[in-house]
Amino acid sequence: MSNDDYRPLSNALVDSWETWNSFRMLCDHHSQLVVALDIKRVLPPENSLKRWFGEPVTAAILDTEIFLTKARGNTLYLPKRHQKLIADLFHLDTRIVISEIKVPTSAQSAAGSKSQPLLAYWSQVSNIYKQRDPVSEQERSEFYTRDILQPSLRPSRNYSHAISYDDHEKDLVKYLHYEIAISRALLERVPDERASVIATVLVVVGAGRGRLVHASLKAAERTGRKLRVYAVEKNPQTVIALDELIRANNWDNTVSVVSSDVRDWSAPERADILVSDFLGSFGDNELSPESLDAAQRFLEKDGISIPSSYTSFLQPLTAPKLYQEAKARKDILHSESACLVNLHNVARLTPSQQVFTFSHPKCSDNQSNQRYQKLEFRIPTDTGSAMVHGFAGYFNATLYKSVLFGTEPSTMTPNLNTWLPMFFPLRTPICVHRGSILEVHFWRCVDSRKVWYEWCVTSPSSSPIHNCNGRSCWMDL
Ligand SMILES: C[S@@+](CC[C@H](N)C(=O)[O-])C[C@H]1O[C@@H](n2cnc3c(N)ncnc32)[C@H](O)[C@@H]1O
Repeated sequence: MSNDDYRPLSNALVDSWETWNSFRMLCDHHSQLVVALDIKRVLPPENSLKRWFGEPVTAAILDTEIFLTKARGNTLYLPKRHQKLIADLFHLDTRIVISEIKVPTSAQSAAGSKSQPLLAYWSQVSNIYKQRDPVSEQERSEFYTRDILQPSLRPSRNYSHAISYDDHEKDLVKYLHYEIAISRALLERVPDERASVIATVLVVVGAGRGRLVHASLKAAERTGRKLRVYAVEKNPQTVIALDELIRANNWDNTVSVVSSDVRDWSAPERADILVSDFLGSFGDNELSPESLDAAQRFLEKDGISIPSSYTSFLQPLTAPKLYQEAKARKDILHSESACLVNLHNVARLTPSQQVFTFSHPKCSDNQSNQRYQKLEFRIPTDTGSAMVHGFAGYFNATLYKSVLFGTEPSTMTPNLNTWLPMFFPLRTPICVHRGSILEVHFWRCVDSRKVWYEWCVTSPSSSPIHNCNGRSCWMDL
């Protein structure tokens, strides 16, 4: 059967996901409701099948009739799509049940055992299990955080704990990208013949415990350029660790530690390069635009900001587990607070789309950091109907020219571990039908004290505006 032949809404075939969805709705999304999938020989199209990856599928039943026998040798095998489906289900920790409805005699002889007629089937399934990619150390460590809503960082508050730094500093990929970006900027700024004469003034804004200072010094060494570094950090406890690092490595001649909020600092000279990491999981959600606006006061007219731009992305999700988690709190705060989530048991319904872009340095001081964006996500026709429980948020950043990194799924940087995706929930899930448009509005709002997002859906049905006036989640300025 081709994808075009598949008509989940026709009388000929019932869309089993819709049956499950009606049942789940009647049970008010009860958290103890789980699914066992009965896998048939004919599978629905890819997008239709993908919806199950957002559901609590605890078991999949494989009828022995799904297995095919090779013409020669009576060897059993599973069709390619079934193999992939089972591998994906293993990823969700789904149990596979082999159902012995009718074991053909040929298969029994292939297995070579009449007493254990399911052995040959079992060995096919266990081969798929063994062929999975090995679980990385990172994945192992993240196992217990899967699909758990974690409050997103409020930059002015959370960076007082050493643990926030410990986690971030393990990300070697992030610091390597910064080192490469700084190297390229230094090479373009200072020609070889002037390398021994010119010292580039580099300010690390929000230096933390010094990993970006270290990356900058490594870039200077790599390119043979001279540097004068100011490491500006507002958290007094962190400044102690930063100071110790500088002294322990005898970097005092090159690096000056500045214990100050960048907004209050009077720089003794103009900077050629600003290096910062105020990026959040949604790009601008840790106040990178506001912090870098403040730093631009002391940047040379032709100065460089690393990162030079960043863009946020949104993607509609089926995520009943996250919805149940927020709903269980029984308050509006949890049902409209953007959180960080290690997304696992979710279905990504369409490709993601760009939301807001910020570039630095800004061309004009008057450019506002408020934003509004309307997005239209088309649900693929071969998906069938689906439930939207909220939106995943990602970002991509340009550090310098071609040096990029990010978390947007189609272009994500492998092993970039600092950032989990964001999740923007919907207070009430919205049902979308195949081929329909999901129209979403997103605002970045700013007042004198805080920055916050508001969001709503206006098609196929309207939701209330979430997080009005930043009543549930915001970032303090
Ligand atoms: C995400 S951490 C990055 C730390 C470090 N740059 C790194 O990448 O390892 C952001 C740091 O910026 C500091 N910070 C935030 N806002 C600041 C501001 N307005 N002025 C100075 N430091 C700031 C925080 O205290 C925190 O140490």
